[in-house]
Amino acid sequence: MNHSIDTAHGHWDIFCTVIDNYGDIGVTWRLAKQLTHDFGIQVTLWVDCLASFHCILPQLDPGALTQQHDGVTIEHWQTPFIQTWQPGNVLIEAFACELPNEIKAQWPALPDKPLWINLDYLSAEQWVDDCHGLPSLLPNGQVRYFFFPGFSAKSGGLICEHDLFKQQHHWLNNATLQHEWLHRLGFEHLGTKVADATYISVFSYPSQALTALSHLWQQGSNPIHLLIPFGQSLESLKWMLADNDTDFIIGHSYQASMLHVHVLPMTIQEDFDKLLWYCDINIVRGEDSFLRAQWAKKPFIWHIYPQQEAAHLDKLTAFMAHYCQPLACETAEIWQALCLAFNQDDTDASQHYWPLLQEHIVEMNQHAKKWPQQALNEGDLATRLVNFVKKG
Ligand SMILES: Cc1cn([C@H]2C[C@H](O)[C@@H](COP(=O)(O)OP(=O)(O)O[C@H]3O[C@@H](C)[C@H](O)[C@@H](O)[C@H]3O)O2)c(=O)[nH]c1=O
Repeated sequence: MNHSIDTAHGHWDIFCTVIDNYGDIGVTWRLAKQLTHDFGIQVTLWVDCLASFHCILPQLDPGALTQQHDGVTIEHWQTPFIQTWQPGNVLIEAFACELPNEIKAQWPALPDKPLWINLDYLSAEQWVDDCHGLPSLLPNGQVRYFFFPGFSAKSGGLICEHDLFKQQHHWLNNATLQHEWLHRLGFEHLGTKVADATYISVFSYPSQALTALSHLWQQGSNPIHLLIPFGQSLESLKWMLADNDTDFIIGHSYQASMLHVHVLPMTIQEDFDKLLWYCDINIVRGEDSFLRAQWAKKPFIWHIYPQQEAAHLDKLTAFMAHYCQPLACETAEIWQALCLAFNQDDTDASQHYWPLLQEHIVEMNQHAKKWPQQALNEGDLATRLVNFVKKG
């Protein structure tokens, strides 16, 4: 169902600069698609780096100035700004990116100014509740609002498409769709899962903890299959390569005793979701894959994006405390200790807590199944954003 709002006077613009990796464009692209699909809004996504975008949207033309995908207009944002910008209802600057000077110069004279929103990073920390929705008055009298994604009723909520769980249920119960997905990845033979094996997706930053865990898995009594989109995680598994191999190759599988590594291509976001749905446990990172792992309803480890002065550990601790509320104390302690060990590259603790977590995996699974409903209780981010605009 489309939750239409009045778009008669224009459209929404989202501006995104890519700091690194895929999270900045990943979040804004996902939001742009949802505003278009679930709310019927015309969205233009301005992005400064089409090369990163191309990795998660292979059909994107990295050389095109303007193009359309999934109903969203995508503009290659260049400096100096060479396109013509038509003011719409709403302008979102993602993650405090600086708007083009040319737009800032036009702004004071605009008769109908768009609602100017800064979409910030996701955090479960308490302070988000006090800052979400606040206006900030700029020296020239312009007003900008801060929109903070978060897990509480007072925050901006979490991005989640309205039909996601319906689609997930449909896919998990449809062998043909699963086969087609594996075919697209070039791994049809994974269609029949090995009994007693554990399937783990890995999309982390380079990590000594991952290296330590891989040694543990190699020596285990049951097979472990790692499904790894080509990228940084593989740097931590180089010990598996034969002397004459210089790098992992997409489409190839590697084995060391009980450990199997399958190197996947990067895919569109919709197919990345399926990887998380398919696996038993997911190791994810950043912001967007972290959230998608929660929507996959499976146990996961979060390799959080490292920040200066270890600020990311406060963010990690705040989320873990929130996520663990319904869990038994012992289960919660083990999961938190494992996540912390992974993020601190504590190799001994990672090897210690992994097997302990497996003893509590049934409870972790039960919790993971219920979690999305609890986390989305007060509405998803796009719904809260649209309501915020309606009130504004
Ligand atoms: C592996 C894979 C990922 N993706 C998508 C899923 C996500 O939208 C995106 C990855 O984004 P993330 O999980 O957020 O991790 P990330 O590490 O890529 O991104 C970031 O993290 C942020 C916190 C930082 O601010 C950013 O600067 C950036 O580093 O890539 C695909 O679409 N296909 C794939 O095959």
